[in-house]
Amino acid sequence: MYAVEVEQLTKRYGKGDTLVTAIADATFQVRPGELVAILGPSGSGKTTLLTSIGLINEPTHGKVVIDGEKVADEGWLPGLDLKKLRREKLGFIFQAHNLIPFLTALENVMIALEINDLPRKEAKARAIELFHALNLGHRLNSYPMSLSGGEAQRVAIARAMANKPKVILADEPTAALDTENGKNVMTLLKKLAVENQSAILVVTHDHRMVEGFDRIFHVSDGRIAARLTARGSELFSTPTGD
Ligand SMILES: Nc1ncnc2c1ncn2[C@@H]1O[C@H](COP(=O)(O)OP(=O)(O)OP(=O)(O)O)[C@@H](O)[C@H]1O
Repeated sequence: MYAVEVEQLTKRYGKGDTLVTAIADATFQVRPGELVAILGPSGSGKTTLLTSIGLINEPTHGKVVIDGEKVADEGWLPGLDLKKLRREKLGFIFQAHNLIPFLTALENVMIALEINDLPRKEAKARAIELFHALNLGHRLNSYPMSLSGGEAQRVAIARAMANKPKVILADEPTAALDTENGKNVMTLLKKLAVENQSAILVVTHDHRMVEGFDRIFHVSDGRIAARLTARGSELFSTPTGD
């Protein structure tokens, strides 16, 4: 089964003279554990693509299927609990880490688990495990304002990964970091995604950050051209099992 399936996805904003087609007729599938980088100039539609898959921005046309569950077909399917689906199936990482300032780093991650009804003790154990995987074992009890940019972004990754989501959507997660920290954060993000078999779609402006991805989506005026990398060629030579 695919993690994400998109068929003839179109998103328009405005009407008449102000009509903008931000995504035009996109069709693609992303597998569990696949790493996709989304590149393209400013205004080309990258964020719109992420938010349409992320159950935030209602598609104008076309279908979106997340982890086998159809969520949009000419608009959201009626009766869906979008918030619940977002919590259970998706993880988000943004340019600014958006951590809650009055909770410790550990509590910021635990809250994502407790919202999904995981008992506190288990939430703590899972959060601590993630902190160790992200080389943050020494920062459990620190508050966000005392963390470096790279550390805060790794806590944001831990929070996004906490529920082992099928899909991680990241919008410029390394934009506020220097090159070395950016590379470290991206490496850890990819490693965890592969371990958890979460598909990741990462918007980036930085061509240096796309190393080690399976596919690159080049977005231009709302149109997507997908290119397989060497790593992706290996992945795609194996059957999906469906
Ligand atoms: N809420 C909105 N209302 C109207 N137009 C919008 C809205 N959001 C985006 N757009 C337009 O849709 C197009 C695609 O925008 P989008 O933000 O998806 O591009 P982007 O590639 O993410 O850009 P950037 O790299 O600058 O963040 C642009 O022309 C933008 O002006």
